[in-house]
Amino acid sequence: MDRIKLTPISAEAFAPYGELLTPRAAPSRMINAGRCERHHALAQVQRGGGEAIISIFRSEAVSLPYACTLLERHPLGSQAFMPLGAEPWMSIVAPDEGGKPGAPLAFLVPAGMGVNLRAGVWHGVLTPLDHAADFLVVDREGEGVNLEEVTIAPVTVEA
Ligand SMILES: NC(=O)N[C@@H](O)C(=O)O
Ligand code: NI
Repeated sequence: MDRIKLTPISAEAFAPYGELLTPRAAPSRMINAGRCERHHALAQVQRGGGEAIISIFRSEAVSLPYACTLLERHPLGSQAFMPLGAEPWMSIVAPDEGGKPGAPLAFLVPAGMGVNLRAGVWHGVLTPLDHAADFLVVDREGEGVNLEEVTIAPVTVEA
């Protein structure tokens, strides 16, 4: 069974898969009479002719070591996850290799940070760590099949 390490996420390491949803070093602009920083357009919603929708995922947790056996992708739209609580969580992604997922990577996402997965990016399902958690999710609703799932040989994520 393949084993991979949970590694701290960075914008650079995650760039092939999507964007980090976290304030930038400096705001794009100040709004509301200077009382509010706008960190503008951290990511774009890809909706492939459908509608962008906002949901809440109330997810059970997983613990390490975690055996990932399923990867999925949404070919028609992006999917953004923003934690509503204050716990770190895990995002598993994988490169595409000829229409199938390659070797997964497991990223530790710090508390209060979200990610946007670009359309077509292979990923594991939502994985809060050790404690159930709520996430705001922005993704796509509309015509067409927007969920492709692949069962993989177990890849165990270790601390
Ligand atoms: N299927 C679903 O809505 N959730 C997954 O897309 C996921 O990424 O968690
Ligand atoms: Ni998904």
